[in-house]
Amino acid sequence: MDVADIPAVPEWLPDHLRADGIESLYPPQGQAVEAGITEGENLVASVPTASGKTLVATLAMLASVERGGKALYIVPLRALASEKREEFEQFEQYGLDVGVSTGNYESEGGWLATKDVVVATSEKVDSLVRNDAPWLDDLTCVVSDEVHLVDDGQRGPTLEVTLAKLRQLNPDLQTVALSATIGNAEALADWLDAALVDSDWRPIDLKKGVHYGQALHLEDGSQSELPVRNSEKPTAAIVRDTLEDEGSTLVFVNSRRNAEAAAGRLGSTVEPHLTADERDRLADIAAEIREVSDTETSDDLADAVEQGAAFHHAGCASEHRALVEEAFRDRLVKVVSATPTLAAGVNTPSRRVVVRDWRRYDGTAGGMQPLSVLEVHQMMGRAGRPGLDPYGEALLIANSHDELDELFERYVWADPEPVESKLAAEPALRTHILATVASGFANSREGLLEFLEGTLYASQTTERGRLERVMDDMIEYLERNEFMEREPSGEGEDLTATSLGHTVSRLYLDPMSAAEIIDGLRAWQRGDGRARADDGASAAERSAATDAVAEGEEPPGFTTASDLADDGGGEAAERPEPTAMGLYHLVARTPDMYELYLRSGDEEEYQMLAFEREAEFLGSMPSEFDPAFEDWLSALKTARMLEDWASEVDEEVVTDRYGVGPGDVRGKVETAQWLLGAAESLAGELGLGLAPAIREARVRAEHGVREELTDLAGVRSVGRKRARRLFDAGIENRADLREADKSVVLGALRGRERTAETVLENAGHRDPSMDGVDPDDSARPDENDGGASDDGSGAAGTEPDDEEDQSSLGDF
Ligand SMILES: Nc1ncnc2c1ncn2[C@@H]1O[C@H](COP(=O)(O)OP(=O)(O)OP(=O)(O)O)[C@@H](O)[C@H]1O
Repeated sequence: MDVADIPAVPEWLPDHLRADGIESLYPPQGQAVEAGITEGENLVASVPTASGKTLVATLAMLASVERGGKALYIVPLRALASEKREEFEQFEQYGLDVGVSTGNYESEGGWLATKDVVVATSEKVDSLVRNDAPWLDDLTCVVSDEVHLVDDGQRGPTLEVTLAKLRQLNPDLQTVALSATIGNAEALADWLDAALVDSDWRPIDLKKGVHYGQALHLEDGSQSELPVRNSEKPTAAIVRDTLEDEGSTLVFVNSRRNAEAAAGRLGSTVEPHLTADERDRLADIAAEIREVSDTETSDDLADAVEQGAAFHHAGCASEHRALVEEAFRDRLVKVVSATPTLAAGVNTPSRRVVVRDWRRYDGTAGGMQPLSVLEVHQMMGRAGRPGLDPYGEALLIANSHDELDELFERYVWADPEPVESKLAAEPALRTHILATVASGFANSREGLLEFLEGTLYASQTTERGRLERVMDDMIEYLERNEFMEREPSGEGEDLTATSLGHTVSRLYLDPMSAAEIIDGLRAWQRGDGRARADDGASAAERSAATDAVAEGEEPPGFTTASDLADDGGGEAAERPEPTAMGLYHLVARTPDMYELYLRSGDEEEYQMLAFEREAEFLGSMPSEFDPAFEDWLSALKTARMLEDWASEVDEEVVTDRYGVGPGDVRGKVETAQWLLGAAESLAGELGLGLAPAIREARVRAEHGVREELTDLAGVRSVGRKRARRLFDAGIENRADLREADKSVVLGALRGRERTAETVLENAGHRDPSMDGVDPDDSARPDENDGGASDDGSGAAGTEPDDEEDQSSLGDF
């Protein structure tokens, strides 16, 4: 279809597309238009990676806006939100107003009301729904990118419920869902009452195959020589072979450590092929990478980049990842070894893709498990750069003839698995039932069932009873914890969220996290911790008592309104404040925080620490024989990492001590900040009087500094290192800074004129992080790529960070 023939789109669009090199639509795009995508029809497009899905969505959104409507584009990762915003900004010249909402600064995002197109993660949209953002009623088109992720056990239910809610809010809403090629695209189309474009068309041929011995075996039955030299690994041989043809290679491996090791090794394969000019440009990029942070990860990455190789994983800082992606697109970096995060949508095509590891460690399944066909096909789909390569090649590597056969059967010739809803799981339902009742989508048990009828789960299941059973268990759990009330009414049961339940829902907490936090705060308020610590009872005795309670009628986390009322008593003033460590531990043990793993030898170390610092913990410590003890110790490890960070321990020492990347530190800090903000709100709502101590711990974690430095570090563009330098130069707080002599500031900031000016200017502004948390601020970091909330794109498009701010991110 010629671009001039697309109906109902703005009249400037055909010329704009032509200027971009798009004269006619790709076949699946043409089918989407024929299915009425520009005329408000629902559509599911199940199309291979890099086959122009974004343009399908763009056509739907532009046509919808042209009719006076407003569109929402839901992405699975924050990093993708920034990428999509950049893509849509090209239309701002025609008056289209684009906003991105991923960050933690808005509540119901009132500023988004005037935007034509809003890009947001599914968690953010869920929280906007919970906060009753009025502009959601004006939506006319919603796009769900990578909708096959409804299959994800962790985050899928949020996307599923959010789409169901948006569609209930506005029954005329056009729904466009973009999916990878999956086994059951028609099930998604049925669920969304949508037409289906199910195609395996690609703009560039993709040849899949397996390397074995000295040859490539491709799916069309052809074989070509690809010799592996003595002492060379097959991956290096493939990279070398691709380079000789001036192509680049993307290598998928199964762990961060493997990604780093592979980049280090492959650098020596690439280096001899670089030109002098490339070496110079790579050296500049390496210098930028070193600037980002003072860590081993940063140095290792810079070393690899100097040789034309790089790694890319969720433990890298967002700035690192962005630099690597750009250098790879510019064809300066010739090989990137990546964990599967990179396959999840970021646009980095390459001539060849090597899926080196097709198994991944999975603790719950007890060892190495094969990747899904869908995942492997997504990675393979990155092969072939439109306009640059004649075709793409995607290869697995076999070490034996049997493995060669197995890989063909398992991946090359296999169809992707069907996508299945994961909604009927306790954590998902506990959270979404409360949110659904609190935000008025249902007010009875029957209403909830009806709402759940609109989900993919209901359209897929043959076992209706299961959802109902889990739902009833969760209603009971929420009632027991005083988040919800139920009352018989006629044949059924009315459900209402309590005031506490409303708060928990708006704060975006898993109700179980809220119960854990409330319980810990109450225990502290009652003096449980110290009483135990003072009474000389052994840890084993205390744990036995805890076990007895746990085995009784009331589960841990049980909180009644009368208990809470008792806690508001006047004795609070005599009680010591909880320590930052105690509070970090409290939030680290909630299900909303991914804990750090205990490595061998850690258990003993943290057990010692637990006993040494026992008086600081909020709530009881499980016995050493309790299976929950190990989790409790993992939370202690996370808490100590946060404590180190908030005590200005050097970043390099922190990453080294806990065996994590700088991105992980940042992810944990953001999650802790969010959970402590929530704890502060809960303490306030329950009259527990602990809010100031929680706020202090939060602000210290946020800025990574001692208490004396929080005021200074809270000044925009100052950050951790600069706060310390200013403090050492005698400027102790914001007031001092406002009065300070510019030459002193300049001296402390090592003569950086622009930085000093920006810092002085910012000293006059209010510091939002010192304010109490607005209960409406429900934003949470999106732990959405394997625990990495480190893409740094928070609030992109809302408050564009200036250059100075960017550089202060280097503190992470
Ligand atoms: N009809 C077309 N003609 C020529 N180029 C096109 C056409 N449609 C899209 N493209 C180009 O193809 C490239 C890949 O498209 P796009 O990124 O939209 O694919 P995608 O399917 O959304 O990828 P992903 O699987 O990563 O989400 C882009 O550079 C885009 O500009």
